[in-house]
Amino acid sequence: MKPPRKVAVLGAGSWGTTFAKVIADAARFSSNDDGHPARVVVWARRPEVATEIDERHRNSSYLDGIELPENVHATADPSEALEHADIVVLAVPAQTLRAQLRQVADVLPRSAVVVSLMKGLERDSDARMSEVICSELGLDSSRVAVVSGPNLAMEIAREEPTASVVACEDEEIAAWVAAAASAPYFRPYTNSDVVGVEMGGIVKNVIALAVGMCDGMGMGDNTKASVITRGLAETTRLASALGGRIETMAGLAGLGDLVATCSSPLSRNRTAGRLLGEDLTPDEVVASMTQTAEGMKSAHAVLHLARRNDVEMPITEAVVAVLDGRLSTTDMARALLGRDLKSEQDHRNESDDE
Ligand SMILES: NC(=O)c1ccc[n+]([C@@H]2O[C@H](COP(=O)([O-])OP(=O)(O)OC[C@H]3O[C@@H](n4cnc5c(N)ncnc54)[C@H](O)[C@@H]3O)[C@@H](O)[C@H]2O)c1
Ligand SMILES: O=P(O)(O)OC[C@H](O)CO
Repeated sequence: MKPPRKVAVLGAGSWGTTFAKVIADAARFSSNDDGHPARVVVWARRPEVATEIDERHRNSSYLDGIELPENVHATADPSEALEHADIVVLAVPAQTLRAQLRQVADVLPRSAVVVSLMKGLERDSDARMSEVICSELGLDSSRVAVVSGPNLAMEIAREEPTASVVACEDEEIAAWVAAAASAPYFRPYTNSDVVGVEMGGIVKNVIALAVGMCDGMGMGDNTKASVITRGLAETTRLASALGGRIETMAGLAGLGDLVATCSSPLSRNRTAGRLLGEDLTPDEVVASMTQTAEGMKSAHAVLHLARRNDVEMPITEAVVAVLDGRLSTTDMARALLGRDLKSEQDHRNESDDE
């Protein structure tokens, strides 16, 4: 497949803008049919953000100090961004995606491949973002790809070497999107396990909230490594119950993203958890953050999905209890450590014992 001629990115936050930079940098090394690098057009909700990106090649609200390539353009008009796009990248907060798609469905080119950058689960439906995209746009799942991995936007915007995963049921499409996003500092691997890749990115945000709480309460590395490792175990249980592959959880979109998010002060989810651990209420935490911490919104849906599938997720359960005000962060350790003992080799739920 030839490189894309035009890529539209809907969402000019930190990851949407950074991914636009990745695609634009990648395009400078591969020309399309016309012999020109792909045109990358970002749709920004706020006109002043679109103007700043388009005219000054900056997005100072989200990526302070980063210069964007000349072939990144921006508009506040979604039709202009989407017109003739071969690839449409979606990078808006997960809970707003469905409404956003309803507004643009008529102008989104039917032949485009749609790529989700989002790491959230829709509340009420428990739907993954790729499922929301397929149902709202009436697309076959083979036309939808997901990008996920240890991808803190600011590090990538600073061109620090990073790997990622492009997942799509159609392996040719995954390879095409990966080639379009392959920049000197960004190396995407392909994977056909969309469920596993997507679930890894969703649940790590909830586990990062828990690790952040440990930080906020002044706990050390033993505690955090214990939460990360058992967090991976419960992520793996849920992903495999939904049809994801266990090996995916040992890869970039599983372990890789979990480690990056739980250890980085750049992570919004870990930061939100830290503030909860410092005794702020969930409302105070949300009010103090200007960017999206998806775990705060998705945790309930993750737990709901786990219960519907008979999967035990004790860390997620404790995080949801803290978010609901039913459990204090100081009581969280007692609640988790007081559970019945079990074998680490037992990958079933505790209640499965016959
Ligand atoms: N930032 C990262 O490092 C990173 C990395 C990987 C994945 N992600 C995921 O990408 C998604 C987007 O994250 P982000 O970091 O770019 O978020 P962000 O908070 O930086 O930006 C969100 C963007 O969406 C826009 N927006 C907000 N509400 C909206 C609405 N109601 N309708 C339409 N647009 C709206 C905002 O104006 C902003 O442009 C999230 O699911 C996140 O988990 C983020
Ligand atoms: O800042 P966070 O917590 O949303 O994490 C960003 C990315 O998902 C890390 O891969």
